[in-house]
Amino acid sequence: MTLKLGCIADDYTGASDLANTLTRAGLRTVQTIGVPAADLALPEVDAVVVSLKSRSIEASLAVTRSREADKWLRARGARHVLFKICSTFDSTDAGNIGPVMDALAGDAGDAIVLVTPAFPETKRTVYQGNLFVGAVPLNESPLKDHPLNPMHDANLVRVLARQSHRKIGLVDLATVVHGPEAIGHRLQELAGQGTGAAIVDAVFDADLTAIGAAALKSRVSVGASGIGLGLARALVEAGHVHSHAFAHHADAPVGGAAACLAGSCSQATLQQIAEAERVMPVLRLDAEALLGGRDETQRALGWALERLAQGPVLIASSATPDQVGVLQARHGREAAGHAVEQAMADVAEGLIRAGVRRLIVAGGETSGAVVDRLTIPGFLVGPEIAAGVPVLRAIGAGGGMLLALKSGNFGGPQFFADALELMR
Ligand SMILES: Nc1ncnc2c1ncn2[C@@H]1O[C@H](COP(=O)(O)OP(=O)(O)O)[C@@H](O)[C@H]1O
Ligand SMILES: O=C(O)[C@@H](O)C(=O)COP(=O)(O)O
Repeated sequence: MTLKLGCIADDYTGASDLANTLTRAGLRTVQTIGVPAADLALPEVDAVVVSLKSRSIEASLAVTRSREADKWLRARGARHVLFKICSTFDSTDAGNIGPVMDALAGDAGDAIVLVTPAFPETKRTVYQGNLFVGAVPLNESPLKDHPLNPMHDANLVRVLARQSHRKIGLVDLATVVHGPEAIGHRLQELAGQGTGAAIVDAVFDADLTAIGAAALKSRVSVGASGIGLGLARALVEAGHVHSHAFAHHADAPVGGAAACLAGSCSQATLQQIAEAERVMPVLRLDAEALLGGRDETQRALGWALERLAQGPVLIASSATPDQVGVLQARHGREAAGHAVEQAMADVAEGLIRAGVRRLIVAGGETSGAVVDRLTIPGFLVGPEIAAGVPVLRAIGAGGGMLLALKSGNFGGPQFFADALELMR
């Protein structure tokens, strides 16, 4: 297998979002969980997205794991590696975007790195280095209340400068609209002035097409699904990849019971849970009780087992920012988040034992904890449920299962019903 594109994603929902985008742009793509074991049979593909759970871990660990993934991808022929981050630039001042970018660019020998989280399909745009979520700057969006990495600054040149050893610059929209050569010239100019990474403005998909073509000239780039789209288009355009019509890997029905788990506390997920209450039984977990022992997870499993034969159920730990704040004040931000994630993984494990074969998980960190517990090594991409969220068919251990890993902010109000409709 000779890869045309290597990708390292800092969480599992982000990875499936990117795998979805690349697949739809014509690249045969597989999503792996971590660096694949030598005995995992991978299909012939153009791109591999290695999913890490490295967004909210200690920076040095995120660097080590990303470099291992980079080495694996390069050894399989990938000339360009995209470090996939969140379209809302989820991170803290301690990292992990800057430290991982610095390490990968250092290893690749790139003087300057192109960085853009723009993903216009989901209304993430960048102008003058400022990230907008819909009509509002990042710091006024619901991301200001994220449980693990609240975002309080929309100016990404500033945000990245706090995380990176490199000097950070800007390639503005007025340059981007002039195309790949103009972007390339500006990057060279910035590199000549000692700038080691540049936030690149993008508002429309056409901007990302130009950015992708410019990025392909270097060995590393950093961004969300939008730059993935640009890179895929550039690879097809340059004739490095024959555009492959999307194969519906997830078409064969798997049957079995279906369940949904929500650990995301985003505004979108809270609304989706409220809507789900109209069409399926919903159990809202007591997060304080979850931290107190296994009784609450046992209660959840007992509740689910009584209902699964009649149809899908939803179990949610999700809470409003005020409620999350209370739990975090008592237990600490990371400890609370980690304990809730592990409790959701316990519930997922119990559900699979009870015969669930179709599982929908809302939340990036939550999905990471669940998929790790189920020891699924990778996924093929199926039909798209909502922008950035495909149906996934597990490969290796867990084969024969369908999953959907929903990024907290993605999907329409009826997301859970929409997903179940496509996951037969
Ligand atoms: N009731 C709760 N109180 C505090 N933290 C919670 C609660 N429910 C979930 N969490 C934590 O909030 C975090 C949500 O992050 P994540 O799953 O990545 O969702 P998103 O995709 O919205 O970012 C996880 O660490 C999760 O365990
Ligand atoms: O780029 C995006 O917005 C997503 O792919 C993503 O990474 C979202 O992360 P979570 O909201 O933490 O799932």
